[in-house]
Amino acid sequence: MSYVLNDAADFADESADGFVAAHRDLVRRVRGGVARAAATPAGQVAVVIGGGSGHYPAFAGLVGPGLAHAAAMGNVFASPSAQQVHAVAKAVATDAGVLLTYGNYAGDALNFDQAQEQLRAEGIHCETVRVTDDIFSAGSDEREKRRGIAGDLAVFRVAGWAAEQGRSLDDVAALAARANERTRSIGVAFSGCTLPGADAPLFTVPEGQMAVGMGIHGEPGIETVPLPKASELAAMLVERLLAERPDGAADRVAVIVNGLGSVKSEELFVLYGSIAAGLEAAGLVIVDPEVGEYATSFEMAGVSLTLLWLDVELEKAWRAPAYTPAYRKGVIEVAIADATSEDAPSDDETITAATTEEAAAAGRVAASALSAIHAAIDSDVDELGRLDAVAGDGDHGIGMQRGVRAADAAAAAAVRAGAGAGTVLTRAGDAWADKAGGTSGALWGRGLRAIGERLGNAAAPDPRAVAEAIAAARDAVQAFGKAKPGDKTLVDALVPFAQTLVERVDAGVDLVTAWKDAAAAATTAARATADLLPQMGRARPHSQKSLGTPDPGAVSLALAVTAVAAALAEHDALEEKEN
Ligand SMILES: Nc1ncnc2c1ncn2[C@@H]1O[C@H](COP(=O)(O)OP(=O)(O)OP(=O)(O)O)[C@@H](O)[C@H]1O
Repeated sequence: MSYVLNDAADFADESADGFVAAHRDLVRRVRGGVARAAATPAGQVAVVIGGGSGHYPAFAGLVGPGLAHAAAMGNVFASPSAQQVHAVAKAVATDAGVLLTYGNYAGDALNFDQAQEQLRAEGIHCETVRVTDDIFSAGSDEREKRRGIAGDLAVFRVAGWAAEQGRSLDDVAALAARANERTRSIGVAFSGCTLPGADAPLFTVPEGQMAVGMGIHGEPGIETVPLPKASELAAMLVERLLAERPDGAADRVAVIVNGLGSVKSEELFVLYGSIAAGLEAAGLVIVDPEVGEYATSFEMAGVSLTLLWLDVELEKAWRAPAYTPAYRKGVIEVAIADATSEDAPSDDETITAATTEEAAAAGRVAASALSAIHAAIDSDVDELGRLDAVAGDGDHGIGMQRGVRAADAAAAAAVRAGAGAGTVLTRAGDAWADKAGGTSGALWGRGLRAIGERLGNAAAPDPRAVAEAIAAARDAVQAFGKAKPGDKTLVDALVPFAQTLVERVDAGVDLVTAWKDAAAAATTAARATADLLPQMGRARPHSQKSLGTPDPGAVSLALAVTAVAAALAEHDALEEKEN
């Protein structure tokens, strides 16, 4: 658990700020993450890494010469938002382009892909290499589905080196992909971890047991066995990895023994001694081994072993010097940056006020709906986290809270500028996606933006326009996330919500009643997701575990629309009183 904490929702940001304050000579804060203090040299590909917070030194600690140019930093265990990735990439991009490279998780893929699309649309060359080193997260016939763990370091090192050689974007991407092809990891866990501010661990491992293949967010492994001796553990790790030796691999390997958070360096060295003996007995030559913490999971007790099967070029990259806050090797010349070089660009465009009082009043109603959602999420944030912890990564409450807080603030600012509903909602959607990150953050951002774009700012929308805007949000969310009803996602609540709203409005019912009925349908549907098996997102591999528990995203959506029903009713009652 975390002993040093202010507000859990601010933990990731405060930690990033402190990190930058401690390493001002090497890194600067940019919107969405951190970048090298020095600008990317002209003509050099920028390597942008990233992922959720809670895995230090992944990812910010790996920014610097010989490694990444910048890291997009999401909230605790949540991917950065597309806006974050985009902003971070823009801060370091040159004409040579940007390589996005990160561990393969659903939320990260969704958000990094969206950022890539946007960067390309702006004329910035951009390629992606997802790290898929965790051999227990999917079979060898589905390697593209595997997750990324400590093998991140191997791939990032190779990408960073290739970029600094002045290679083209295609070459940097090809070499990073080759490194990923030849990187394999296996992890074991002895205990779980507790997210900052949570009152219970996100996951646990029974006392005296070891979970083989457990992921860094508690994703279940392949088996739980009694805790072995270090030498037996080393033998098991070596044996499993050697069984996946890539075709045509030579005998030289880079080795990473990674501690997950609370395994001491001395323990890691005990393990490494046996691992090295095992690898050498198998005829391998170990090149520049790394023993320490490279991808952690708060106080999780666990270790992983990574092998990067080297060829001549990969070995050059692996042995090259590097100098980052958390990873230093060889000798490298680093220009000490000006301690004041901050770079936090503001993207505040001017808000245009609505043209009529009626339209501005609709903007205020939209903002009050967001305030109502904010209050509802605030009061259920722990419960949403608990639901998500059953089969996901426990961050759904925090993620929703960060998103809705930002959305509420953006909506209030738009209202102060006299904006109509369209502007209020698109601004709120962008702020939500930006601050929440994660899968649901991106989806809520898309959904709110779709509503805002559909409603526009022209006049007070009638019930039919509202129902059509909600249907547009449903379509946008489904088009983006690709989930269908029955996949156990928020779509299971959104679809009946939109459908009931359209039907009730078509039947001539007033908006407040129609919305209330639609919210009731969403609530029933969200509860019914308890009987479903998840098909999308982080919860997918936990299918069976989540039976009996409703989908957190569906529950939060139902909560949100129910809160809006109450706000609309209150607004109507007030208006009647005034008239
Ligand atoms: N493809 C999808 N389409 C629609 N909803 C989805 C999809 N994937 C996940 N979700 C919803 O997102 C919810 C989880 O949101 P959350 O923000 O906690 O993301 P996550 O899966 O933990 O990923 P990450 O932590 O990387 O962002 C799920 O309960 C589900 O309702």
